[in-house]
Amino acid sequence: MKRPYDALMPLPKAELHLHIEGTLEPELAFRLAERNGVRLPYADTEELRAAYRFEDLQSFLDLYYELMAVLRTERDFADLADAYLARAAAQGVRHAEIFFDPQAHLARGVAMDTVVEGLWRALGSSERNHGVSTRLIMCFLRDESAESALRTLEAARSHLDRITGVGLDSAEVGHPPVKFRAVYEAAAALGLRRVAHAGEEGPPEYIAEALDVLGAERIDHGLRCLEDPALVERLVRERIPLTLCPLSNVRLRAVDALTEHPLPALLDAGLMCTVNSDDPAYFGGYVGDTFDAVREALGLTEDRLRELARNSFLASFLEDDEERRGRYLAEVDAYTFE
Ligand SMILES: Nc1ncnc2[nH]cnc12
Ligand SMILES: [Zn+2]
Repeated sequence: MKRPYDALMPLPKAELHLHIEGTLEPELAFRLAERNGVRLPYADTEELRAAYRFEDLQSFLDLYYELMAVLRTERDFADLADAYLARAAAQGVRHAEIFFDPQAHLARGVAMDTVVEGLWRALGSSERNHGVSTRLIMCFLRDESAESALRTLEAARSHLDRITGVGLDSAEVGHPPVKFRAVYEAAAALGLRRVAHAGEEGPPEYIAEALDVLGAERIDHGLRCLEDPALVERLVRERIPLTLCPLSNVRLRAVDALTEHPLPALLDAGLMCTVNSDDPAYFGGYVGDTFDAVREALGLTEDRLRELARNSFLASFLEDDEERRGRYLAEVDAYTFE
């Protein structure tokens, strides 16, 4: 008999909520710092890891943006994404829809071209090298202005063959979705898919607004929908997927403990839940680790775990490759935890 952890890892999964900059492990951060002559204000990886004690989303974001200073060249972005894809593949990920934060790089003088082409070096060969199909989702930083988001979309115009959709992330409270109406309208007109973080720290109203004003097709996090039963009913009725990130919620104190995570309640309510890692280098686990952690903390059955894996493919943007989606789903249905 395999250990439950080992029995779970090959379960085919899609990862739909993953910030590539959040996969920057301390070891790689120091390697890139040295390669690029960037000084980090930490003596070593141990001291850096010791800084990973977060009070809330903002305290995490401060460190997340600080460490990005080491990412400078195409090769850096390629190395970052390739390291993630290798780790994800080892945890059963077969398809990954990957967020990136161009404004955080443009602000440091790193060109859109460097970021997208660097990431693409890894994503474009991911199927061959890792057996993982990929999509790229460009996120706007919601604590930056609406004009900055529009300029960022414009800067991405010549890269839209690489970019499947747009998202909205960073500090949520005080930056409601409506602020980004114009850029989401422009993105939709360009044929881009639309997702948005909402209801992580922000109120349930932001979730409804992301659907109504931005046309979001998935809600990233969406945890706080539980505070509004009518909203839950709507999300169920419209089959809006939630990309939940339980380890992130614990580390950023959106929930007190993993054993208290509302995932079972959300599933019982009939919501289309998926489980994801968000920023795995910072929150203590990649997506397979996350599946295992919720299995153990919440006592999820094998049927529930298969349901989460199925949902991840159903909620993915694989409409342009239904044959592939069908194959992944058949593999999930046939999966035995032995
Ligand atoms: N969990 C999260 N919420 C909002 N913005 C983020 N950027 C990276 N991780 C994030
Ligand atoms: Zn996120």
